[in-house]
Amino acid sequence: MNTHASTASSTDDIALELCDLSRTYRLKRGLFRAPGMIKAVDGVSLRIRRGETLGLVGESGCGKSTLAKMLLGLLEPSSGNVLIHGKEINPSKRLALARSIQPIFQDPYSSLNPRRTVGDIVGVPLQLHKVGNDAERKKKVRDILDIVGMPERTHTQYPNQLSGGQRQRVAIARALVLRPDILICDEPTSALDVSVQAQILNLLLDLKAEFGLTYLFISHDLGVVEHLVDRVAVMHRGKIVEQGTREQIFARPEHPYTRMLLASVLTPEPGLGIPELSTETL
Ligand SMILES: Nc1ncnc2c1ncn2[C@@H]1O[C@H](COP(=O)(O)OP(=O)(O)OP(=O)(O)O)[C@@H](O)[C@H]1O
Repeated sequence: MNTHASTASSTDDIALELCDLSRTYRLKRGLFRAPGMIKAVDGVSLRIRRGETLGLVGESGCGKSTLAKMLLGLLEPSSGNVLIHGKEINPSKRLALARSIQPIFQDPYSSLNPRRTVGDIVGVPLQLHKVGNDAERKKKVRDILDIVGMPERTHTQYPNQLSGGQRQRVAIARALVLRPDILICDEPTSALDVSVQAQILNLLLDLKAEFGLTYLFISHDLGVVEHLVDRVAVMHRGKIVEQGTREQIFARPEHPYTRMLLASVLTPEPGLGIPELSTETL
């Protein structure tokens, strides 16, 4: 792996640490496939400092979602471990884990219960964790929905009455209502219209500043990553092939795969043939 010099950190202030994390899947026999094993995540070690945003980039199928699921305790690693604030996570204690780390996924629609109102959806984690009484929970729900920009009239609406951007705001409110300090954002804007993507990214930036959040921001879209992250880790075939600060990765990529990924977001200026970074998605 190429690790740019300044990225190494031995500070105690590490929010999330992945130590030699691997996950293998067993492949069943298919029409055109022999049975076998696939190493979706292969010996990944990463550290994210408190308050930092680390972008994890790589093409579809490189293992990003598998990695995210292990961090959230949704999938057991085949080997290696995950530490949150220095403590190893225990996937069998998912409820406790949810207090410190929460996901925001690509498609909020599939994760929002269609039969519940916005207010109920956001209140569920508070009920599960037995936080406060009814009135206190209602206030927390109202407050967080207000913070993410959902007007009061929407609190009694159902997911199918909302726009894509509003649904993602509800998913963000639900992720934040327990006040975790780490968010795993797995392609949180890739299902949204271009015009809405920027609004959600700005909201994530505002929330980070307001709550001092730590983000792992997973994306195949380097244009999005460049505007949001402090550091970048590049994943290829289950491994981290390069990591460094945003400037190092975007201005001085060292690994051929990183260069190839960057080249794929370069668009030629019409007539000049001079490449410039695409800002299409922002
Ligand atoms: N449950 C599973 N059983 C078998 N193979 C799997 C399973 N889940 C993922 N894989 C395989 O593991 C590899 C990594 O998949 P993963 O979904 O983690 O990648 P990804 O980078 O998140 O891709 P995408 O952005 O398309 O979701 C892929 O080859 C995928 O086909």
